[in-house]
Amino acid sequence: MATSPAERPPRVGVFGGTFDPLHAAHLRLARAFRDQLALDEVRLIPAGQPYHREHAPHASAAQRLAMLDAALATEAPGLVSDDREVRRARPAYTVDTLQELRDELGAEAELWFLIGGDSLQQLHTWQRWPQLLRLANLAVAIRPGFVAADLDPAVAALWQARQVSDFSNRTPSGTIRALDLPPITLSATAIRQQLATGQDCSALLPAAVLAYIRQHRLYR
Ligand SMILES: Nc1ncnc2c1ncn2[C@@H]1O[C@H](COP(=O)(O)OP(=O)(O)OP(=O)(O)O)[C@@H](O)[C@H]1O
Ligand SMILES: O=C(O)c1ccc[n+]([C@@H]2O[C@H](COP(=O)([O-])O)[C@@H](O)[C@H]2O)c1
Repeated sequence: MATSPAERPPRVGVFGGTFDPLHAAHLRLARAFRDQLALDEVRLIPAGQPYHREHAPHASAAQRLAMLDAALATEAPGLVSDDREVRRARPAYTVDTLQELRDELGAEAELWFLIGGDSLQQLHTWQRWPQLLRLANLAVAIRPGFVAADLDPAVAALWQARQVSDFSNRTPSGTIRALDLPPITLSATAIRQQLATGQDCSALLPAAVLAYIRQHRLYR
């Protein structure tokens, strides 16, 4: 765990994803998350069993974690992988992950969970979702196609009520903030399709991830 100045509680970001594979937009989001919220650390957490997806991931959980670790090996400080959901022999519920982190870090720690706008549109379907904002703050990366008016009414009410503009008054949980980042069109689905048809994805993937994909002959 990165150290925080002794006079204040730690500020920890959590970025969960299937990461099949981790791509350039994920890294850009993670860096913006770290920098805009002045976090001590961002933990990237691959979902071991992403129960919510229509299709199982193409790469195994171990391979997705290995690609993440390879990419982070050359990253700037503050981005680390966390394998707790890969080790968990049951579906990856974010509420369980945030509860574990809250127990480990203590009630005073500032905890942030980062999600894309497409995930926010589905938030009302997540396991015990109303607990999420009791455990953490939410940072949202607006994705092309995001329309706030299309949110589920209960999520829309939170989106309205919990966004705060003054961040000098930082809290352990309960607020929502949109990252200030132009929407990025990139998706892992598009990258898998391009890899399967032999297209050049070197601009879309960290070099270490592309090398791993080639070595292990993934997404063919
Ligand atoms: N280009 C993007 N802009 C904003 N958020 C994104 C972007 N790509 C991924 N995310 C967010 O990152 C998290 C993890 O994403 P995930 O690993 O599912 O990648 P993905 O590109 O959406 O993959 P797939 O196409 O396989 O669904 C999710 O909350 C998702 O909304
Ligand atoms: O907890 C849930 O019920 C839940 C439902 C859907 C998605 N999530 C989490 O949201 C994150 C992004 O999911 P995905 O499918 O876009 O990679 C990842 O950490 C998932 O575990 C969590």
